[in-house]
Amino acid sequence: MTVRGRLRDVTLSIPRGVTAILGANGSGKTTLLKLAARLLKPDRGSVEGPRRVGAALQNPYLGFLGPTVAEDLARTAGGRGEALKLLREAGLEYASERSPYTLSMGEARILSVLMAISWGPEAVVIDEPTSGLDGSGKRWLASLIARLGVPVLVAGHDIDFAAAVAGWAVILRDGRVRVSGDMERVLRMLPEETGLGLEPGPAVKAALERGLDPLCTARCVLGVTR
Ligand SMILES: Nc1ncnc2c1ncn2[C@@H]1O[C@H](COP(=O)(O)OP(=O)(O)OP(=O)(O)O)[C@@H](O)[C@H]1O
Repeated sequence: MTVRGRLRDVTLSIPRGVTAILGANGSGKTTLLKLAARLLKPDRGSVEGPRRVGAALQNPYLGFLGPTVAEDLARTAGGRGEALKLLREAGLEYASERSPYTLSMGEARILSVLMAISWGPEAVVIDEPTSGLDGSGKRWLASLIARLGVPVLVAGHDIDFAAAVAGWAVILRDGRVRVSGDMERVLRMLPEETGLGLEPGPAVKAALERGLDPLCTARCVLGVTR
């Protein structure tokens, strides 16, 4: 499929499980996620697959209506009780009666992910999942993604996070798919593929340099169990 000026002749079949969409700035990751979430139509080609897709987009604040965090989440979670339970599990209950626009970036990211997953979607897309999240936020999100049980697309440049959560990786460059394959194979070729504008994160880099398993290392760092 093609989206003029943004994605060119992309043919992609996304497997079950978690897939990481990786690439440098402007490579087309957000465009691909929006197509998968049916928020954008291709100029040419088609998107097949789940229609009920939960989306946590790059700017979390754009998905909020307010007036409070709990009310926003209650809209997608099907009620205030369920919303408060989700906020408690995510460690965000203290902010439940505040305006969502007062949340820090990390808190807003957590709320937007909760809103994306809480209405029973058939698939979920998360753009820049770790942007604004500290170490404990990343661990919470990695373990949540591992338990979701529906196909998930995560897009960004955080290779360590992608390695911990995803079994399959797609690398975009200038709106085209340059690499797609199982995560371990993609990670092992990253150090040589300097033209892709991506560098392994510290955990994956250290593992590759020491001859260790990069997936296991990234999962250990984020406490993801499989
Ligand atoms: N609405 C739009 N109209 C025209 N061009 C757009 C539009 N949205 C994005 N683009 C362009 O399409 C290309 C891909 O954008 P996209 O947001 O998908 O990239 P990305 O890989 O998510 O980048 P980043 O890592 O910076 O978020 C970029 O060159 C961008 O400037």
